[in-house]
This record gives sequence, C-alpha cells and structure tokens, in this order.
Amino acid sequence: MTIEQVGIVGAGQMGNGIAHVFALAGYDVLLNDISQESLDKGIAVITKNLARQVSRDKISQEDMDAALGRVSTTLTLADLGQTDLVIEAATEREAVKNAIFEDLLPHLKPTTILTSNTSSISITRLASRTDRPEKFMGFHFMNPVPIMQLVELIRGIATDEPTYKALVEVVERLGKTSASAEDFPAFIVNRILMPMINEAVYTLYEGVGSVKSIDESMKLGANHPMGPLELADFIGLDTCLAIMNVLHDGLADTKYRPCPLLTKYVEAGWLGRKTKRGFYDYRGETPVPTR
Ligand SMILES: CC(=O)CC(=O)SCCNC(=O)CCNC(=O)[C@H](O)C(C)(C)COP(=O)(O)OP(=O)(O)OC[C@H]1O[C@@H](n2cnc3c(N)ncnc32)[C@H](O)[C@@H]1OP(=O)(O)O
Ligand SMILES: NC(=O)C1=CN([C@@H]2O[C@H](COP(=O)(O)OP(=O)(O)OC[C@H]3O[C@@H](n4cnc5c(N)ncnc54)[C@H](OP(=O)(O)O)[C@@H]3O)[C@@H](O)[C@H]2O)C=CC1
Repeated sequence: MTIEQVGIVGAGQMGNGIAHVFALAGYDVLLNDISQESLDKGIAVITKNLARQVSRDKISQEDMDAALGRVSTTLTLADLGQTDLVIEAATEREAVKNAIFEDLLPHLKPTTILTSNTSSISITRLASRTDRPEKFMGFHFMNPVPIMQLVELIRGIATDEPTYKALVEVVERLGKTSASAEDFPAFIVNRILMPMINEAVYTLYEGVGSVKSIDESMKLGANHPMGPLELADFIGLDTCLAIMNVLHDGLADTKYRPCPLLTKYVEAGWLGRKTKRGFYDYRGETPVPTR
C-alpha cells in the first residue's frame, strides 16, 4: 500500500524527531499530543533542528520551509483516522499505549498500519489488544532521530509480510537503515545498551567512580560519543528505568535488576535533560554533575 499521510502520537523528543524526518522525506505529518504546550514545544524543537541542518548546509532553506509546511498538529486523536501509518511515540508505559490504541482504533481506516516506537514493550502483547495484529509492528527509532541511522523493525507474532515490507520501504525513503529484531524484551539495541547504562549507575551507587570519572572513562577509554550517565540523561531516566523493568520482568533474571539509585532519581522527578536535572544539573550554562 502507498503511505503518504503519517500520524504521530506524542510530540516529545522522539515524536518530534520522527515528525522531522518524515516531513523532510516528503510525507504529510499529523502530530498529536495531550497538551497544546507539548505540541508547541515539539514544533519549536523541529524548527530549531531543521535550522541547524540549514546552517550546516545539510538541507536548503526551501527544504526546511517545505518540511515545516507538511507538519500539522492536533489535540484530537480521532483526526489521525485518515492517515496511512500511525506511529505511537508516547510515554513508555504499557497502559498509556493501550489507552491510545483503544481511543484511536474506531477512527482508523482498515488499511492503516499501526506501529509503536516503544523501546522495550512486547509488540505481540500491544498488538493483541488491537483489531489489527497483522498490521501492527514495532517501529523503533533512535535518539536523536534526525542523526541516528538505525531503525529497528520488530514483527509481532501475527505481523504479515506486506506490513513488514511496507515499513522496510518507508525506512529506505527516510534514508535510514533498518535492522530486524525478534519480539523479546527491549529487542536488540536496548537489550545491550540499557544493562550497560544500569551498570554505570551501579558503578556510581557503589562509589567506584563519580559521575564525571565514569563518563570520562567510557568516552576516552571506550570511544563512546557520550558517557553512559550523560546518555541516560539524554534518553530520559524514566525511560531507562521503564526499559530495565521490562527486561527484569520479561526475562526474570536478577542481572537486569534496576539500580536503586536510578529509581531514586526517577522518584525525585530528576529525569535528565527533559526536566533539567538528572545525573547532571542543566539549569546553568554548563552541565554540573549531581554526584
Ligand atoms: C532508548 C532507546 O530506545 C534507543 C536509543 O535511542 S538509545 C540512544 C542512542 N543514541 C546515542 O547513543 C547517541 C550518542 N551520542 C551521539 O551520538 C552524539 O553525542 C550526538 C550525535 C548526539 C551529538 O554529537 P556531538 O558530536 O556531541 O555534537 P555535535 O557535533 O554538535 O552534533 C553532531 C551532529 O548531531 C546533531 N545533533 C546534535 N544533537 C542533536 C539533537 N538533540 N537533535 C538533533 N540533532 C542533533 C548536530 O546538528 C550534528 O549534525 P551534523 O553532523 O549533521 O552536522
Ligand atoms: N528517549 C529515547 O531515547 C527513546 C525513546 N523511545 C520511546 O519513544 C517513546 C517516547 O519517548 P520520549 O519521546 O523520549 O518521551 P517524552 O517524555 O519526551 O515524550 C512523550 C510524550 O508523549 C506525551 N503523551 C503522554 N501520554 C500521551 C497520550 N495519551 N496521548 C498523546 N501523547 C501523550 C507526553 O506528554 P506529557 O509530557 O504532557 O505527558 C510527551 O509529550 C517511548 O515509548 C520511549 O520508550 C524510543 C527510542 C529512544
């Protein structure tokens, strides 16, 4: 089937990044969130990131204007009913995602492909709560979406071949690369990345190193572009904890036990960059370690 109109649920860092790359690739995008403030913020971030690409000669001013012209916003989920592809990119909580699908389904065309950008939650289980498990897939973009090359494609137990092929083609049109992952907790990237981040938090918790020494060690000693704690703040500590809980519950192995210090930061509402405090404090000019 031809995909031209794309609906995105959630205008946070992933939703706005996904809207950005689809609009640049020529798709019409309808972005939904629960508050006007989140939608306005999403559009502001897309505008800033497109402008950065113009200033670095990655795209032209005309490309930017055309992309912005292709993004509309709505507070009404039902408005996504006529789109050909829906990408759910709301908060990493299964109940939130199920409620979105329940509200959305009565309005969707029968042919619409339904996807989730979930970082960890079972695609088969999410799909089983919908009227179209064969047209449901995990569509996992990486952060920051305009820069990262990979998109993980996760088939649920019932996903059909035309749906999978349609998403492979979409990824090609976006100029990105897809990797297929089987539907097990946290798929490939987060199955490997998140235990490393959790281990970095244990390293901090047990006093082996400070925030600064842990991040510097992994940047200078392992050539990672960001230290693990800086990356955790970038991803969002609530999302990191949610992924660890899915690994721990889904694989029933104590090696995935979330570090109590990670839980403490989330309980404090120190979620990283998005709340201006996490393993670093971002309220001043330069980030200051909080430990
Ligand atoms: C949790 C999940 O479910 C899955 C995940 O996404 S896990 C997270 C995966 N992501 C990562 O691991 C990111 C690791 N970090 C990095 O790769 C780099 O630090 C980074 C690309 C984010 C920034 O790189 P940097 O060298 O420090 O900064 P900088 O030179 O300013 O930027 C590099 C490029 O990224 C762009 N960029 C930086 N931050 C950006 C942002 N927040 N949004 C969009 N673009 C951004 C810049 O414009 C620049 O683009 P060009 O190369 O096209 O000119
Ligand atoms: N952060 C990352 O690095 C990555 C995250 N992901 C996944 O992408 C998804 C989104 O994560 P991310 O963008 O980081 O999270 P954010 O917290 O930045 O954004 C989530 C957005 O969803 C909104 N939202 C919450 N409930 C609803 C709803 N019922 N309807 C519409 N919008 C809603 C939130 O609104 P409000 O703020 O008002 O609550 C917020 O704007 C998650 O599933 C996450 O696991 C995937 C890859 C990487």
